[in-house]
Amino acid sequence: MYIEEISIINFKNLKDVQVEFSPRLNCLIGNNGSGKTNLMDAVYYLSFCKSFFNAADQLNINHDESFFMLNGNYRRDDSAEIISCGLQKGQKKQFKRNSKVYKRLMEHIGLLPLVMITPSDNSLILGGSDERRKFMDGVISQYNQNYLDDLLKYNRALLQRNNLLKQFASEHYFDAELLSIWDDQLVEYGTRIHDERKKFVEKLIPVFQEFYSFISQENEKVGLVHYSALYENNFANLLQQSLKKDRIAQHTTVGIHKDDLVFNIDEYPIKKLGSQGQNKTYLVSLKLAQYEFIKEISGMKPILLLDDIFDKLDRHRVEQIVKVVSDENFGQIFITDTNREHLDTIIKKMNADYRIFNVNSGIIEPLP
Ligand SMILES: Nc1ncnc2c1ncn2[C@@H]1O[C@H](COP(=O)(O)OP(=O)(O)OP(=O)(O)O)[C@@H](O)[C@H]1O
Repeated sequence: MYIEEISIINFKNLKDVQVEFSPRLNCLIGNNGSGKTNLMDAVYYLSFCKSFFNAADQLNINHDESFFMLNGNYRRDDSAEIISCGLQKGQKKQFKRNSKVYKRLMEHIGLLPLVMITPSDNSLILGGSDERRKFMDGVISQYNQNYLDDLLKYNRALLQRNNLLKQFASEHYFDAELLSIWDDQLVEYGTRIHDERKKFVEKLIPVFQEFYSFISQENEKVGLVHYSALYENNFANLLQQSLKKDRIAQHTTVGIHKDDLVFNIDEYPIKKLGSQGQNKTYLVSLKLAQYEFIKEISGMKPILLLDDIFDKLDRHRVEQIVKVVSDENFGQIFITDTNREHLDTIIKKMNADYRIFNVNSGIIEPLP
């Protein structure tokens, strides 16, 4: 599966762009702030119906304009797919597959599998546990639509339960039966979500460790642990046990909304001790394991977006990563860099069909 061509109007600083891509390797070169990441984000948008960076959709519209449009021509299972998206200021976005508007955007997720590795993945290590839950949820919902549905329902029930706990406290009364309506829902959806996360992490760990050990040439050993109270007891019991605490706190203190992933390097938390290069190696290995996982489940080679991936890594680690992605296991790849030499080395090593594009102030031109 790959994107053959994209046209972009008014998406961030890309005002009028039309580019044909190589099915294998696409290199984007340009100075800082020229629009390389924005192009990748447009490709990301067409897979996920949202930007990797801007939670608020309107921020993706060029500052001087009132709408943006994206159109991507894809090859998938040997047939053509045309995916387009338009967003007008103050209105709901429209997402279309082969001219037919999606009723629910969720239906589109997973059609065009994609993995993006960017410097902002650092928040997975340095940020709060919500970042790591988002990582798990993002991957699982790419191949399991029921999961996303369960997650939405869980969050709705959680909000209702928390509102009720607040109401009980402010009005000085308590109704166990009323609360149990939300408990039952949390248990139903939460247990299913827990099982899916458990399966996902169990499969991810060995693949991730193999990538890390290959890229670092076995310099360090890494670990990854899924933390969830649901490993200790069933969810219904946990809610019962924490009821007193929840009433005092006026919110639900136990559940899959408290899950975390603990990242270790040589048995120490990477958050505290990892060097910048080790952190980067950890993140790249994690995302490559995600790639393998999605590839296996979807039966397609996802598009791989590598944004500024080689920064902070020594020459050996860069070489190892290039070796990994040159493999036939990988399909279409996009790489950004400010340095032409880096890209030339990669192109030489990969020995595959490629295109290079120069990006300058939002204008994208193929280079010979
Ligand atoms: N809504 C918007 N309207 C106009 N310009 C925008 C908008 N959002 C972002 N930009 C501009 O896009 C540019 C950033 O582009 P991008 O992140 O693609 O850079 P880059 O080429 O990847 O740079 P680097 O090498 O530093 O990573 C900035 O100049 C920013 O002002």
